[in-house]
Amino acid sequence: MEIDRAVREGSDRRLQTKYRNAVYVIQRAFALYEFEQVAFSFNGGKDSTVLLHLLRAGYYLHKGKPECSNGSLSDSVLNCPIRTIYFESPCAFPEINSFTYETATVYGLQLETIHSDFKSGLEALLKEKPTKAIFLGTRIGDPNAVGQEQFSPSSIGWPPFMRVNPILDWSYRDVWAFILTCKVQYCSLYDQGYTSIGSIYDTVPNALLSIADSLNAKGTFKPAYMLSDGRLERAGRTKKMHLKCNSTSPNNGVISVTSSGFFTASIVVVGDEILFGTAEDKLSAALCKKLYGIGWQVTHVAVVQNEIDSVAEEVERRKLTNDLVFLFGGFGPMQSDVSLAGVAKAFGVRLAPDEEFEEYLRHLIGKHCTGDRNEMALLPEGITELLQHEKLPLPLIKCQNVIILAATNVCELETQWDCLLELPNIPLVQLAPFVSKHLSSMLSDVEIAQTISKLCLEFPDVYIGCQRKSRVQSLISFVGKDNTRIELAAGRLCNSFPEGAFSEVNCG
Ligand SMILES: Cc1cc2nc3c(=O)[nH]c(=O)nc-3n(C[C@H](O)[C@H](O)[C@H](O)COP(=O)(O)O)c2cc1C
Ligand SMILES: Nc1ncnc2c1ncn2[C@@H]1O[C@H](COP(=O)(O)OP(=O)(O)OP(=O)(O)O)[C@@H](O)[C@H]1O
Ligand SMILES: [Mg+2]
Repeated sequence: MEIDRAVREGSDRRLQTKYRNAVYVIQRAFALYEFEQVAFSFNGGKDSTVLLHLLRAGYYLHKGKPECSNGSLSDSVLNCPIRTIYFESPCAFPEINSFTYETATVYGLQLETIHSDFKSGLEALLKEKPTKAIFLGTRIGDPNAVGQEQFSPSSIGWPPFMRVNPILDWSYRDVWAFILTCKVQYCSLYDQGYTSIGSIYDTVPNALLSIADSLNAKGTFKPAYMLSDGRLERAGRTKKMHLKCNSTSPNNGVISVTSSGFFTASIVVVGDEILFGTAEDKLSAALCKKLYGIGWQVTHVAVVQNEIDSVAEEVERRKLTNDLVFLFGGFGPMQSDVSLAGVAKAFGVRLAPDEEFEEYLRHLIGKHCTGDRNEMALLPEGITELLQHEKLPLPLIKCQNVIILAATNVCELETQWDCLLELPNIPLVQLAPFVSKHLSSMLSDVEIAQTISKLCLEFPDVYIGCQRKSRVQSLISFVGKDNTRIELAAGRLCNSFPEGAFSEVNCG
């Protein structure tokens, strides 16, 4: 059987292990369920293409190896006549549609096309024909893979069947290693820079594969297998005209500039030492300045203990109310380094080994990296993206809208910040900058309090705050995005008191 032979005769030991495990899962499924009661969910995508050929190999191994009288393998064995469901949609790329139909014909799949959404389509299917298990090309890292195992019952609210995920633990690299080693056909879109395919409305070629050559016509892309960081496979699946952030952000995953023109961030610092008073938190102050500099508003800075629940509670709260959450500290090999576990808990996922990150670690710390058991390579499953930049020794970790900054001092923070600004897909958009005006006064806070309260009501778009610099000196700050409004508010304050009561100061 050509697939089995290509993998076994190849030199890729890692692929061989992945292949053996996937085929084992397939054979177990064929042993557990009647062949007529299992189905294959095929949509012409790369993952389901891999699964198709694994099913062919698994079926061949499951059935034994009968040969034709002339010694060659019979077609009925090389094909896997499995019931195959395809949810056809008018939003699908025509290339995906035609590849699905052609492939089904070439490999003798029993194709059943469904024209409704997944859930109602499956409900109708199960009513019509008993279906106990469905093979899917879901992989860890897919948004819907969170919490799934190789055999996972369908979710509550879905019709009852077993989801069988033979390639759940395959990485992007494994998928392409298999396709290239076995030299199987795949949908032509992958040669045009598409790395993960959704609908025509939400998928574009992956910008990371763009050939930025002045001689080249615009819009030329390298093939999908050239993408070096598989974590960015979904980078082409952004909503057009929007910056996609995450599925749990308050605005349903899409960051849009709010009416006041603000994006908000909060900062969570993990550090017992700061709470003991033996160390000082300089990083959050520096980050506040950076965010302010690009027009973002920091709504909260919290210092929490090195404790999973403390981190989880804070992150859970902040990720819902902010566009981005930055986390410092508690990241490393020590027992007290619980930040990633806290983030995982906040999102309700577990920590799982991340091959890509492990490779970076191995490169960085060499023989001190203990391989599979290296706990630093455990990252929140299904929600993690590695933010790789040539100036960084290790990629930064992003879990949906939470970015973990591994900086230990302000200098490292500066570098990481510059890298973040250069990376694609980080919604750190430069907004209209803040403008501010500061007035110093010898009037007491009691004397100015009432006027300032009135101004706050009159100028809700301007932040007006009073800081006591000493018993006899107050500093009144006006911060906002519209200089005219700031000048108006400051002028209104000055006019409410005798001339010379306020003088402008520069607060850098
Ligand atoms: C055969 C099949 C079974 C599915 N079963 C479930 C399920 O049990 N629970 C669930 O939440 N989603 C289920 N889904 C939906 C997928 O999780 C996911 O939303 C879908 O594959 C779209 O993925 P995409 O958003 O990456 O394109 C199923 C989809 C298919 C095709
Ligand atoms: N329209 C569909 N019809 C049938 N199965 C589908 C459909 N969409 C998704 N699936 C199933 O869900 C799996 C995961 O979908 P996903 O889009 O992540 O992978 P893919 O389409 O195979 O590859 P890619 O990530 O490159 O798009 C598919 O492999 C397939 O088993
Ligand atoms: Mg797809």
